[in-house]
Amino acid sequence: CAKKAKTPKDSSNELAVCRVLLADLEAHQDAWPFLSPVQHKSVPGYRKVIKKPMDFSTIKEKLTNNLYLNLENFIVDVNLVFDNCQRFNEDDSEIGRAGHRMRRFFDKRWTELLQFF
Ligand SMILES: CO[C@H](O)CCc1ccc(O)cc1
Repeated sequence: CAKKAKTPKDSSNELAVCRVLLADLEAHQDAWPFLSPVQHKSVPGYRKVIKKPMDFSTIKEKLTNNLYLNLENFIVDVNLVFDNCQRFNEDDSEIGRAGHRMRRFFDKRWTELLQFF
């Protein structure tokens, strides 16, 4: 019997959602530690401790260069930003608190948007 052709998953609107989510993250008042790559040369130990640095400008670059195939790949990189932050910063620190607030904000936003898929 004929194999059912798999309908190609339309990821184009998923990528549009990624752009909206990223814009929301960048506009957040607590985004400042995450907007650009950590200057690891001026942060002792950073390169040793954090194996996969990630930040919002790098995510934007990857989005622009079509390096995310879907929303899931994008969410993995956003979570990497927050996981790196938790690993390197005390919870009870300016940047540590900003990271927790940003993660809570992101989790709320993408689950709100998920209902449209
Ligand atoms: C997202 O920010 C990074 O976790 C680096 C945090 C940091 C940078 C310089 C310092 O003196 C302390 C922490």
